[in-house]
Amino acid sequence: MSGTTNTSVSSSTEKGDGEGKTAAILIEGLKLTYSDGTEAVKDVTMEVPQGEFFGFLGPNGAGKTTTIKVLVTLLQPTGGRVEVNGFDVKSKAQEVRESIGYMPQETSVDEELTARENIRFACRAYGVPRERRAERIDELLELVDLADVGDKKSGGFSGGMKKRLDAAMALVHRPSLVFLDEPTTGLDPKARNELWDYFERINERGTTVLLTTQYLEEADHLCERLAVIRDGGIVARGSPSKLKRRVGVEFLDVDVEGGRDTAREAAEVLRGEGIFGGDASVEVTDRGLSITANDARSRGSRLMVALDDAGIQVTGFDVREPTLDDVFLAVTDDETDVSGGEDAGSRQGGSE
Ligand SMILES: Nc1ncnc2c1ncn2[C@@H]1O[C@H](COP(=O)(O)OP(=O)(O)OP(=O)(O)O)[C@@H](O)[C@H]1O
Repeated sequence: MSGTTNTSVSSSTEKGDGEGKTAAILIEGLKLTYSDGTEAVKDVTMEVPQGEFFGFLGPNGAGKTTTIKVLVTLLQPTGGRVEVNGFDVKSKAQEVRESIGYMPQETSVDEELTARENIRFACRAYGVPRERRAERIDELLELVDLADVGDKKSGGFSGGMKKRLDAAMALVHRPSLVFLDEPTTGLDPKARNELWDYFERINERGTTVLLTTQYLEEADHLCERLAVIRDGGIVARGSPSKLKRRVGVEFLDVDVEGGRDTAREAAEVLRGEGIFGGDASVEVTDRGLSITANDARSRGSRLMVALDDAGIQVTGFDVREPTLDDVFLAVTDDETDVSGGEDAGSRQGGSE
């Protein structure tokens, strides 16, 4: 099947969501093999509770968009079970579509139309009753800060404004769950921040959000929990802080007076004193040392004393905890496995 965006939904979803305990997304052993034999999704199992802001991360080609296309019923799974808002994606595709919003990677804004007309068009496509449309359009224009330019042609909008309009169009029928597929790619930091505010607002209103992104800072900022996909399978999952802890190391940069020669001497001192364990890596840089160790922070004062005793002057000292970039590098690097333990491959629980 092609990647056409299917927004042709026939009736409105004016759901009072949140009732009941149905998971927003339930995926068990999902497989998706394209007709040319590409196994884009080999085995994905995950659950997203209602109301959560959930991040779905992975390198290019990992299977994120394919998984989303199954969830929004643009592709039929070739194996496994998938339910969205309690509806099976195969047998209840129409019900699934009526209960979700989808903001695809490519824009669906019609540049010949004004912002208001674009949203009105989406209202028609999603079957929002005629008498509710005017109010809904005003409310959405306000929400995405486009009220001032509502009657201007969208062809003249910036990339960020178009994305905000796209997001508004995905929400006209007040879906309880929205899929945002790399919504901020290519935007400048200011436009990205504005969209973040907007996504946070819709999540605060009770909407479940599934976001794919290549910006780990974005996932760290917005998402309560994450799943990382690689080669069609989930390789790590948990809250951003839990995943960062799982990388298990801290990074310590020490600047010394005297450049590389002194830095080499400093590395010898640390080795001689046995300050860091065998798993630590101590690299000499132009400015000093770059140390990766489980307990870099707690060894900091011993390090300072040892270098001072050796007559080496420390001019800078910085401890950095792992970022999601470190997590991402670790889980997408074949050599490293941070996915171990109960969280890898199993369905997510509700905590952390
Ligand atoms: N229509 C298709 N037919 C055959 N193979 C496809 C098709 N669409 C995607 N693929 C392949 O399926 C795999 C997963 O692609 P997918 O687009 O789901 O990854 P992704 O994680 O979303 O990547 P990106 O971040 O680049 O969008 C890739 O190997 C891709 O080349």
